[in-house]
Amino acid sequence: MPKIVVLGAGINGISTALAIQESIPKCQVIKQRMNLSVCVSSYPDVQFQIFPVTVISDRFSPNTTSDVAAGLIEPYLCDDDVDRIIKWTRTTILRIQEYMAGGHPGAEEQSGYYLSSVKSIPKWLEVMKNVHILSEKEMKEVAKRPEHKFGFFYTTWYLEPTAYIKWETEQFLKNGGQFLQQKINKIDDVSKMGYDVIVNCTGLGSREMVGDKEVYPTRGQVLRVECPRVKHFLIDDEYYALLNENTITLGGTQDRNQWNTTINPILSQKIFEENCRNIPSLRSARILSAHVDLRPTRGTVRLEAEPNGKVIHNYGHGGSGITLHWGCAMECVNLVKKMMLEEKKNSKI
Ligand SMILES: Cc1cc2nc3c(=O)[nH]c(=O)nc-3n(C[C@H](O)[C@H](O)[C@H](O)COP(=O)(O)OP(=O)(O)OC[C@H]3O[C@@H](n4cnc5c(N)ncnc54)[C@H](O)[C@@H]3O)c2cc1C
Ligand SMILES: NC(=O)C[C@@H](N)C(=O)O
Repeated sequence: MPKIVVLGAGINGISTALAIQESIPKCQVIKQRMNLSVCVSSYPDVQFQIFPVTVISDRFSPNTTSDVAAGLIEPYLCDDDVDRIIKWTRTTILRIQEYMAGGHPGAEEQSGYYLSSVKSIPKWLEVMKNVHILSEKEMKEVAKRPEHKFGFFYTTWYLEPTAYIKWETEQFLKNGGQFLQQKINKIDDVSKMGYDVIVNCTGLGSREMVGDKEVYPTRGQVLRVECPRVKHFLIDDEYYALLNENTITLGGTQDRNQWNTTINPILSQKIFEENCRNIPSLRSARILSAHVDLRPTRGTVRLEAEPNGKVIHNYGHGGSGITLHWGCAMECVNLVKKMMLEEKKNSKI
């Protein structure tokens, strides 16, 4: 039975670990016991076996970058190939709809406005619902600033990371998954622990752990506020007010190569004021908390298996880790299956 380990317990680590458990055949090729060379799932008396997956991480939810995320399903600060992004986003949306169908907390559709100074229709809009490009007359009604020249209305989703990761963690443990709290200094240290497949989902941590200087931080500061009157999200070129289950996340900072995670109170005030300018009803909001974290930004998401090795990478999702998570997790599963097949072929030689 191959031993699989996933490094990292943010949304990408937990989702990838669960996807491996759920997607690799829930049985084992048991040649030595039943002298068979096919999966024995059709033999009712055989005990189903789920691959033992371990997650190693130094921090767990609610103390990961994923937990700070607003949970908006929309590509952002991710310069990857747009068709790959759309493919992953579509898979994530199907997963969210399944999760919502189960009545689980922290996920729902949300509708609102994207107002911009430039006339451009992002390709990812094709995965959204109820898309309506605003007419000049409609723009005049919704614009709150002279730079709001162009915009559209659409429906997307929110997926609150902390609630979702909690649910995923419960499934993972039910499947026999294990957790280990440990900081990994170098990924080679894990190779010596006897794992057959290592999946790296350490986000910004890969900069040191793998030595990948292409992944860098983009600092983001947000406020969580309570304002039940606000029923639509509003995103413009700089600021955003995004709906969550019972709160609204106000944001919009993106400072590249900034490592400082201390909350800047002046910036919090500016985020609040600028969002009140976009949505005046926010004036009555109750400010609950402020948060800062570092988006693991990279030219492209690194989602690949190291050649002739046992390491698979899944990190560098920028401002889109929630949006892309299940699409990337399922692509990782295919890489794990391929690696295990190659391993089996080699072991026969
Ligand atoms: C303010 C803000 C708002 C955001 N809003 C959204 C949004 O609305 N929608 C969206 O899609 N995305 C959003 N994002 C981006 C999203 O949060 C990230 O893309 C996502 O969290 C990345 O997930 P991850 O699991 O790859 O990394 P992380 O959540 O950073 O998890 C990495 C894990 O690896 C572990 N780790 C790291 N290094 C080591 C090591 N050496 N040894 C052991 N463990 C290690 C960490 O402890 C952690 O558990 C936002 C980000 C910020 C900062
Ligand atoms: N507008 C957004 O999508 C914001 C969010 N993805 C962030 O990284 O801040």
